[in-house]
Amino acid sequence: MEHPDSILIVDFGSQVTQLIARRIREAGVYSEIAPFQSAAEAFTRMAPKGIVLSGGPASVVDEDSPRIPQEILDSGLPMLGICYGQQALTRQLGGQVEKGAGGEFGEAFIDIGAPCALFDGLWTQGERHQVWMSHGDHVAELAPGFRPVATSKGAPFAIIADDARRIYAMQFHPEVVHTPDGAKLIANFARHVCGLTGDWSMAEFRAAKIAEIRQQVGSAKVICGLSGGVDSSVAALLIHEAIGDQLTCVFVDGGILRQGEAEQVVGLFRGHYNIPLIHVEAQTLFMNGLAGVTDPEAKRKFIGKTFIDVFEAEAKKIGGAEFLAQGTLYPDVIESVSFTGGPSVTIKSHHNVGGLPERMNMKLVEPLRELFKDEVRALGRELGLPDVFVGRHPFPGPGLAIRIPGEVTKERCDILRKADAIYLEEIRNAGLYDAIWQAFAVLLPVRTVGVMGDARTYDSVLALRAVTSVDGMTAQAFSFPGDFLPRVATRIINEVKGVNRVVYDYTSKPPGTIEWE
Ligand SMILES: Nc1ncnc2c1ncn2[C@@H]1O[C@H](COP(=O)(O)OP(=O)(O)OP(=O)(O)O)[C@@H](O)[C@H]1O
Ligand SMILES: O=c1[nH]c(=O)c2[nH+]cn([C@@H]3O[C@H](COP(=O)(O)O)[C@@H](O)[C@H]3O)c2[nH]1
Ligand SMILES: NC(=O)CC[C@H](N)C(=O)O
Ligand SMILES: [Mg+2]
Repeated sequence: MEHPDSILIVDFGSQVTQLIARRIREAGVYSEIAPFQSAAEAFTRMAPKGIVLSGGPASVVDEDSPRIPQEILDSGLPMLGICYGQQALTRQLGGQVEKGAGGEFGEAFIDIGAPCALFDGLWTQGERHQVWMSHGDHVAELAPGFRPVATSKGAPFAIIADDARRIYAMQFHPEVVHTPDGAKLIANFARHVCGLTGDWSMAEFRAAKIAEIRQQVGSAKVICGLSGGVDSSVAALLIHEAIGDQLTCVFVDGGILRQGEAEQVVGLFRGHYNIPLIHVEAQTLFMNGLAGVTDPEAKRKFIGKTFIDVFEAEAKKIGGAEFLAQGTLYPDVIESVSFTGGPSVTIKSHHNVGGLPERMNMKLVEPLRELFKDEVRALGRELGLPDVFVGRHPFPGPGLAIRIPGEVTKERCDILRKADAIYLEEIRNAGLYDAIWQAFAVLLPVRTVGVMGDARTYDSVLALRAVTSVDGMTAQAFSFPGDFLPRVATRIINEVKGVNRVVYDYTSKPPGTIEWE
């Protein structure tokens, strides 16, 4: 998206790069991440007012390690180097980086030895502050023009500055919450060093996106995959505002939805909006295709492809559509894409990104591609989307299929639907729905022995999951009040035939992911 005041983040493959984008946006400044290989292109397209260089797993001392593109280095723009970013700046500008020896991992303390533009209203000389470090290498000799600002045990140059060129760099990670003042350091860079006013808002995003959609689509027709989830509902409203009746929404029921979901979504949407909505019953198509498929990526790829097949068939029926709109978000993009030859790995193919077939007849319209979940909710409120949509827990496109490890059958979907409905009903009754980010049940391909009414049972295990999160990128298991889980377990085992044992999943993300597949 074009924005006159933006900051470009050059990604060297750090696990926490997306947090840099969040911190900058929280400071009211628009930012985007580009992998170092394509950063030069992004730089030309965005015309940013400042650059942040991320951390990364490589060592700048190694010959073939990632480099800052020359045009960015020569741009004269303010720059903030973080960890690997600091080391790359130092090396490319003529200083020395030393490999290994003296690494720091986790909590560390820095001593402030000199004033710095990043400290406005924050830190002063002589103070000691807590930061979070994760490095093996360190800057050993400053590049010409730089002065030392702060030191730590393992990093003699924990913060360095070249005031004339407006380049600042640090060995620690200001973007993580374990650096308590980190968000303020980043905000100071964005506002005071880059001179940006911090006026980026959802109202502005909405107006800019509407203009962009109009320009992209022209007078062509658009089909929007609508799931009733927050993302596609917001995408549909935004596109409708931009192009009106050129938009048709398509809701697909592949038999992998939750109990009552189709009726609920279609009813709610038709009740609130005057946007044409096609309800496609594609249960047989999906169930036949999923028969015998057990590999999680294979399930995701099949579902991604089949969604597109359905969208294309529906487009034909309305006389053709040139564009397909989806509610794809930034985390979908980040987690599905691995940089070619780069250090980041594909975790799972989100059905709407990595799960897309290679050849598509329709072009994509994805107005939310740069946003995080909580930002989409804010945009939804801005667009007047009712709370029943804005507050809904996320539900993945591949649905119950990725909550049934092993083969997906209609029978197993039915069992899971019943158990999941009881779990969610109890959560709502206990007033916990809004305190939880996402809750669901998983039907395991494991059978265990039980005893019911003096008879032996040999049935499936069901796992319950509930997490808290801000944006789905990291998550923690939700702690239910003492008697809640035993009550739900009893109800499920009594009421759902096929389940005789219930367990609770305490795994956080990372190291787990939210879904099981
Ligand atoms: N049942 C469905 N019918 C049509 N399109 C769907 C369906 N499920 C998913 N999609 C498409 O895939 C996109 C990504 O799904 P995703 O679950 O990430 O978003 P969402 O359902 O809109 O929101 P949420 O994350 O809150 O569930 C959706 O925005 C939508 O375009
Ligand atoms: O639309 C989607 N298509 C997918 O293929 C998909 N996979 C995971 N998710 C949702 O993304 C969030 C993070 O999930 P994970 O920790 O399991 O990756 C959670 O909210 C998941 O439910 C998906 N959403
Ligand atoms: N977190 C980082 O960016 C680490 C940079 C480099 N790999 C080091 O170990 O020092
Ligand atoms: Mg969804």
